[in-house]
Amino acid sequence: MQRVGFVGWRGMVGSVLMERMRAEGDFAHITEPVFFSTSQAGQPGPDVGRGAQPLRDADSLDALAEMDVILSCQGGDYTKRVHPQLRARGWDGYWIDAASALRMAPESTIVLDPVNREVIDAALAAGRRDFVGGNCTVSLMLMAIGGLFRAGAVEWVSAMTYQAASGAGARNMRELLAQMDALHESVATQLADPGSAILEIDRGVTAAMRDSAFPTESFGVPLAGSLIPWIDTQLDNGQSREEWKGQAETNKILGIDPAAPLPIDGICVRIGAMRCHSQALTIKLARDLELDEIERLIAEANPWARVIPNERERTMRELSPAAVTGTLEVPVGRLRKMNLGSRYLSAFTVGDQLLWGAAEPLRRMLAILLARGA
Ligand SMILES: NC(=O)C1=CN([C@@H]2O[C@H](COP(=O)(O)OP(=O)(O)OC[C@H]3O[C@@H](n4cnc5c(N)ncnc54)[C@H](OP(=O)(O)O)[C@@H]3O)[C@@H](O)[C@H]2O)C=CC1
Ligand SMILES: N[C@@H](CC(=O)OP(=O)(O)O)C(=O)O
Repeated sequence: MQRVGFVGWRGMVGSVLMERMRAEGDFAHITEPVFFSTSQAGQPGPDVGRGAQPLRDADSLDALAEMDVILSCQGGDYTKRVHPQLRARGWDGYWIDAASALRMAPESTIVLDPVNREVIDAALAAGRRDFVGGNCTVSLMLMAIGGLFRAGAVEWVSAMTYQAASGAGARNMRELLAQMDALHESVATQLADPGSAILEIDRGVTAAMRDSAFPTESFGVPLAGSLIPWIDTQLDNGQSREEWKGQAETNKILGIDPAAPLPIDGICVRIGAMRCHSQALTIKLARDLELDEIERLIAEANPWARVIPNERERTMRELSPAAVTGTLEVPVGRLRKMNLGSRYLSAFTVGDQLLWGAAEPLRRMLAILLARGA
């Protein structure tokens, strides 16, 4: 029992997962961890306390079928290629996945246990075998204001996002820094001279950004010094796919009847942060709650949501990607009733999209399986 196969463990999301599993001592609870690779089979795998074993071939169905649990951070193409074949040959192990490919499949469950442990437990009791991490913005929004949903206090949400480069992948993080470097380089001489004219510097930066030599292979357009108000593919209804996920995945995570969904919509925007997604939320409350009660519901929902008082100094210091990156904390601030009416609440939240947005829900799902003997 408990042979756990890891696929995609050396990628960006997979590396964060490995770090967290090591930090929490999770490998001690796995009888036999087995590491796979699509490109490095036979080479030494990581040593997680039992010596390094050779990597197995992640495209070998025979090798994969020996596992009780497979955890994949390899991406949607891999999932679409391998998962149906494994199931078709009768493999009935647990499949835990970071990719979006299986999320909305009727037989899979989106996992975010601090928010939907009951949904996960019901799925396990019903014999479900596919467990998928949610979209990063959705998971982070629910970690932030899950307490309001749980209390039935939400009529609808508009989420305007400020998403980090990491959501687009490791190459994009590098490109953001290369763009920053190119911008600085273009005006380095003028910057070194405190007497130089700022509008001259601005003209230089704009020219560099629009130059065909500006590094845009991954994003397609400048991000540093700019932003990109479109994430993921284009849908016929005018939404981006990232925006579509907001309502679709939130409702599935919360186990809401798809025939009467809780409306969620907004605009998803890529900005020049490294790995923290931020969101400005407008929440229509289902009933007129006092701010104290709202703050209590948010803070008590889970150990990671933290209310930041709506004060300038604390907001600037504690409610930013710079403050949150690399931590599991999900601060929620700018809480106030809006001019729109007493049932309209504003909120701003920040979270590390590689932790709660990707690796942590998977790590915890694996821990749930291991605790019940997989
Ligand atoms: N980026 C994100 O924010 C999120 C991503 N996801 C999902 O996770 C999937 C994986 O994303 P991400 O981790 O960013 O993907 P990466 O591109 O970082 O890694 C994917 C795979 O690429 C291979 N690879 C090739 N060269 C290298 C290298 N130099 N270093 C490390 N790995 C290398 C590895 O597989 P091998 O060993 O087989 O060669 C690795 O597992 C995504 O496709 C998406 O479905 C989900 C939520 C958020
Ligand atoms: N699309 C997200 C990252 C991501 O991988 O999302 P998903 O797991 O839903 O494909 C972003 O760009 O920030």
